Amino acid sequence: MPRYSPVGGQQSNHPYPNLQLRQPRCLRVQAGRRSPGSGSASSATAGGRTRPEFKAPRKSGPPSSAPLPSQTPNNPVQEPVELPSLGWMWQVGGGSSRGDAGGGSPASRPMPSAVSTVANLYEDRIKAKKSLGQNFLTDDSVLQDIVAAAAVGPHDLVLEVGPGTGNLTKHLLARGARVTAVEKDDTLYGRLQEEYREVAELTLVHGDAIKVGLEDIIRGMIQQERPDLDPVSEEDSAAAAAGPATAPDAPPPTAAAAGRGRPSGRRAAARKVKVVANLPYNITKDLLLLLLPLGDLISDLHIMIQHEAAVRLTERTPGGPEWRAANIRTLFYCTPRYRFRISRLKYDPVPGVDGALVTFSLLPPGSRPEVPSERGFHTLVSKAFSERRKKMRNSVQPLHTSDQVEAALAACGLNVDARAQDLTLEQFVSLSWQLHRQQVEAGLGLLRPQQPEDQPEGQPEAEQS
Ligand SMILES: C[S@@+](CC[C@H](N)C(=O)[O-])C[C@H]1O[C@@H](n2cnc3c(N)ncnc32)[C@H](O)[C@@H]1O
Repeated sequence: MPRYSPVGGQQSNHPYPNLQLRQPRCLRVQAGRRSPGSGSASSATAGGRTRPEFKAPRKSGPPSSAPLPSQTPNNPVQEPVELPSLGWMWQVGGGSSRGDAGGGSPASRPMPSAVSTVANLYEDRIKAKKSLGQNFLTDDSVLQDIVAAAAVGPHDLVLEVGPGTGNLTKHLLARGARVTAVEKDDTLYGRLQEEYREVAELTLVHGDAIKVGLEDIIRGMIQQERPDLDPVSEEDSAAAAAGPATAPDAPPPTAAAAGRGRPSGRRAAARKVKVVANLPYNITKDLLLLLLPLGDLISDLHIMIQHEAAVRLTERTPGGPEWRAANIRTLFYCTPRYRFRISRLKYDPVPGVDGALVTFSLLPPGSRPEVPSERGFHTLVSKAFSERRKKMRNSVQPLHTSDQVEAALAACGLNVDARAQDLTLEQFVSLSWQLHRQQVEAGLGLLRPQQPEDQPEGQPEAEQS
């Protein structure tokens, strides 16, 4: 199979008019073989690198706030978009690129197209693995739209999960971001490591994103980047996560009180990471469970997920069959937004469903709704939705009795026959406080010293033990 190069008219209207295929220097890494330097399951490979050999992006395109060629559920027609000229030159193995932003030194090479990178993979007899959700994006204009929607800019810290071919990675780098990318696949990791070994702006991590310790990796990214700033202290983080101290039966605090204990705005803002990823669909749920609570470290997530799942997850109104525990959990931690639809034809191999880009703007811990216990709140919500057709007073048993739930719903001004799908996030929060209050009152009743009026009638005091 000839190597695919859009040069020569194989792909019209390509965003990189001067595009040439990078010279072949592909590794033939056998699946399962560890590539050099990847001794452990989570080895970062930044160490020992020379300084960057690639050029800063030339800022000649429209600002990142340029209108998106969005294709939303309500706007299925793709609008034409003016594509920015990246001017980023591929410099693997070349001479110094400093001060030569796209001028074309003999050693520099234009960015390879997404489609040629995927084609080269196949030419090297590397098959996409279904088990790892390997459906590679092959359209550079879509990749550009993604990094524009994520508003990635120079010096941003970006975590990418599943770089695979590196096609999204190179667009992130082209915007001047510092990227840490976690790849599970041995073969693709090996190729990336080889191809980007002189790009200091990219740190590759080999491992399973769910198990590799993403929170520590993100903390490391922030600390490495801003050694001039004090690290967020454990106390700051704990205070922010816990929110203001309240008595167990106290009512939810006011917004002003809820703000106490947050890390200072400047420090928090200066230290956050963006997550941008074309995720394998089978890890979306676990990854969101891991990352959504990290609003003290992450500003926003921009991830590609199945179109149908994206529509469900960005729903804001209760009442329908699509309203689930995941909606309450998502809204608890962030503001989700459906950005645009991505045709399945933009991926290779072509999956059975379209994709969509969703942005999750994370709330810092101090801005989340105040609840008696975060874990208890999510347990209540999961239980309530576990049997959707049941009324809440039945579905949350044995956490709470039906009498308790009825009383709590009534105290919140809600229908005592309500089902989980009828409640908003705010109503779940109120309900959790009412149930908590009941438990505290019941607990106080148990601990109260026995009073004479508690004694059964006609029983002599001496028989009490
Ligand atoms: C849908 S492909 C995306 C590839 C590339 N970023 C793109 O946009 O074309 C998903 C990538 O995630 C990798 N992957 C799958 N499961 C993973 C996991 N648990 N942790 C890290 N990477 C994983 C796959 O090997 C693959 O490279």
